Amino acid sequence: MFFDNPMAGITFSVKNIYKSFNDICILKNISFDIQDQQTVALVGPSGAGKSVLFRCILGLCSLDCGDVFFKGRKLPSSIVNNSGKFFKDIGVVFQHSALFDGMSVRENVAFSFPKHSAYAVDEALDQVQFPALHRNTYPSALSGGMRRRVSIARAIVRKPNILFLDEPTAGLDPVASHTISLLIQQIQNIYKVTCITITHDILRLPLLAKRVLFLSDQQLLWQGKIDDFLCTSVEEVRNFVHFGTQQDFLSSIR
Ligand SMILES: Nc1ncnc2c1ncn2[C@@H]1O[C@H](COP(=O)(O)OP(=O)(O)OP(=O)(O)O)[C@@H](O)[C@H]1O
Repeated sequence: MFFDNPMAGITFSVKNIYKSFNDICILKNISFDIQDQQTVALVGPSGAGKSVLFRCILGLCSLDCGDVFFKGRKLPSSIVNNSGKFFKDIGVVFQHSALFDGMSVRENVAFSFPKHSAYAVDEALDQVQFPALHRNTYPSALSGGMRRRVSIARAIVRKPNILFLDEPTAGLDPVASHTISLLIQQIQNIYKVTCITITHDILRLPLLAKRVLFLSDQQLLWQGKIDDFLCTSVEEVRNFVHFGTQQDFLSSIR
C-alpha cells in the first residue's frame, strides 16, 4: 500500500516558533515550509525579527518553543547540541560579509571546508567571478562588492543543498546590488539550491526569490508568490512595496 509522505519535497519546515529576549516577544508562532529548490525571500520592516528568525533556524539562538525540521528530521534546538551534519548541507552568507580580516581571500573561502582542494576554492571564486589576480589579498583591500563575492564563494564552496543569505545587497551601490543579485540568481540556477534570503531590496526581489514571507509585528503577516506580493491589497505589505519601489519619489521632491 502507498502512503503519501506529507514531508515529501519539503527541505525545510518551521513549526510554531516562539522567541523572546528579556520577556519581550520577538517571534510569535511562526510556521512555514520551504520546498526543495525553492527560492524564498524573508522581508519586513526593520526590527521585525528577520535576523533573529534566521539565527533560530540555524541554531545560533535557542528557541523558547517550536521546532525546525530539515528534510523531515528535527534539528537540535541549539548549535551546542548540533551534530554538524546539518551544517554540511547549508551555506550561509552573513550580513556585512563577515570575512576574517587576518585571512586571505582563498583562506576565507577554504575556512568552512577544511578538507578543501585548491581546485574547489578556485572553482567557487570563479563562480562568483572574483578576479584571479586578487585571490591572495586580504579583505581590507577589497570593495564591498568584492567582499560580498568572497562571502558567497565561501557559502557555496561545499556545494550546499540550502543557502541562507542575510541582506546580500545591503550597503552596495545600485549597480553592485544588481550585479550581486544576478550572481545569486545564476548560482540558484546552476546549483539548484534551496535559497532563503533576507532583503530590503524590493527592486531586486524578483531576481532573488519566487516566494516571499513577510514578517511584521512578531508574526508572519503574509506569504505567497512574488507576483502576488508586488500587487497585494494587504495595506502594510502594499506600503512596504510602494516605498521600496517608488520610482516617482525623486521627481516629487525636485
Ligand atoms: N541578542 C538580543 N538580545 C535582545 N534583543 C535582541 C537580540 N537580538 C535581537 N534583538 C531584538 O530583536 C528585534 C528583532 O531584531 P532583528 O535583528 O531580527 O530585526 P530585523 O527584522 O532583522 O531588522 P533589520 O531589517 O533592521 O536588520 C529587535 O528589537 C532587536 O533589538
